[in-house]
Amino acid sequence: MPAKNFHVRQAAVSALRAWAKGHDYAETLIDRHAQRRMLSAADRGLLQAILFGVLRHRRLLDHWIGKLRDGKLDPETRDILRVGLCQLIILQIPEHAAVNETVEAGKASVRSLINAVLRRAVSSRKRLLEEIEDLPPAMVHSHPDWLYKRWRASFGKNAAIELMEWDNTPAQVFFRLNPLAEPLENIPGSPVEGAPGFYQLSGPIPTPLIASGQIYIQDPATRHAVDLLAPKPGERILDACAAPGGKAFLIAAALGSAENLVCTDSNEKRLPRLQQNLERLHAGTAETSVHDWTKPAPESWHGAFDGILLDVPCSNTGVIRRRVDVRWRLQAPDIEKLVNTQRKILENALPCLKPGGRLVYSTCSIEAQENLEQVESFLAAHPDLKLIGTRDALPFRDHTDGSFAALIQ
Ligand SMILES: C[S@@+](CC[C@H](N)C(=O)[O-])C[C@H]1O[C@@H](n2cnc3c(N)ncnc32)[C@H](O)[C@@H]1O
Repeated sequence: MPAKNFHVRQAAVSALRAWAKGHDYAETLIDRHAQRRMLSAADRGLLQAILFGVLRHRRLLDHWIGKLRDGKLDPETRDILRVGLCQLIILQIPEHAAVNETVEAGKASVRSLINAVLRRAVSSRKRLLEEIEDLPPAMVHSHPDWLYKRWRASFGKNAAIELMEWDNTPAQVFFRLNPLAEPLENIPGSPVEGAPGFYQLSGPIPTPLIASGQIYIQDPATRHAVDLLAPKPGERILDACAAPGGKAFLIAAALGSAENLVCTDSNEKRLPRLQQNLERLHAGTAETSVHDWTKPAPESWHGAFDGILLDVPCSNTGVIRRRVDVRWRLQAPDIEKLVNTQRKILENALPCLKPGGRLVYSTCSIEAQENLEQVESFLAAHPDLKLIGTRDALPFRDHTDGSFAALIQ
C-alpha cells in the first residue's frame, strides 16, 4: 500500500520541476500544486515547508548529495533527493515518513537509488552537520557567491552572514489593523514596538478577518515609505508602481479614501487585483491606469500631484526570506539594469509634481546602488530638489524586512 503522504512529496517534486523552468514564483507553484492534488491545509503547509526548505538550502543540499553519491543524476532524481534530504536534515521530519514517502514519489526505476542515498543520509546525518563548520559561508547558507561577496563588501563579514541566516529563517507573519474598518475587539496578535497599528500574528491565519478587510497582512518595514510621504486629506497623490496595492492602501487610509489617489502600473494584469484589494479594505476605488514610467508621462499628469510614491521595481534583496526565488533568479548584472530603469522612472515622474510637491522613492532592496546612491545621483542632476530625509531597514539590524525610502521635495 502506498505511504499515506507520498502525494505531498510528489507535489513538491513536480513543483520543483516546474520552478526550474523559471516562469513561476514558488508561492504560485504551491497554490497550483496543492489545488491540483486537493491537499488539506496541513498537507499544503507541509508542501510549503518542503518547497521553501529546498529552495532556501539548495546549495547545501546539493553539496550533501555530492557527498552521498558519486556520478551524474538526472534533474528529477536530483530534485527527489533534495526533497528527501531537506526533510531529513533541515526540517528534521521523522525518518520513516521522510524516507518511505519520498522513495515512493520517484519512478520505479530510481527508487532503489533514492532509498540507498536517503538511508546513507540517515546514518551520516551527524557527520554531515559537523562538517558544515569547514564549508564556505555562502555554501553553508546557500546563497550565490556573488551576493555574499557583495554584502560582505557593503556590510562586513558578520553582517553578511547574519543576513544569509535571516534569509533562511521562515518569516513571521505581521498584519495591520485597518483604520478604515470597524475596530476589532479581539486582536489576534501582539503589537510591534515602534510600528503603531502593526501586530505579529499569533496562531493560524485569520482568513475571515482578512476577507472582511478588518486586517491585512503586511510587514512593518513597508510603512516607512508612506510615513515619509505623509499624505493629507484633500491632496492628490500618485502611486506610480502601485500593484498589488499594499502601499496604495496605506495612502488611501491616510487620505481617508482612495478617491484622490491615482494608481498606475506597467503590468495591466496586476491592476484589477489592486482595485479589489482597495475595495475589500473599505477604501473605495482609485483611478487606475496602465503606464510604463520608463516612458514620458502624459501631459495631463504634468504638475498634477501633491505627492508621488515611486515604489520602484528593484532587486528585492531586502525580502529574500519571503521571496525564496530571488537569490537564485537575480544575477549580478541585473542590479545595474534595475538602477537604469529606476532612474528613468524618477526622471519621468518628476514633471508630474506640483510646485513644492513631495516625491518618495522607495525599494525593498538593501543595495546602496539602488538606494542612497541612486537618490544622490538624481539630486545631483536636479539642484532644485532637496532631500528631506531617508528611512531604511536592514534585516540584521532592525529584524524586519529590508527597505529604503527617501523623501525629496
Ligand atoms: C515593488 S512592486 C510595487 C509594490 C506596491 N507598491 C505595493 O505596495 O503593493 C513594483 C511594481 O512596479 C511595476 N513596474 C515595473 N516596472 C514598471 C514601469 N516601468 N512602470 C510602471 N510600473 C512598473 C511592477 O509591475 C510592480 O507591480
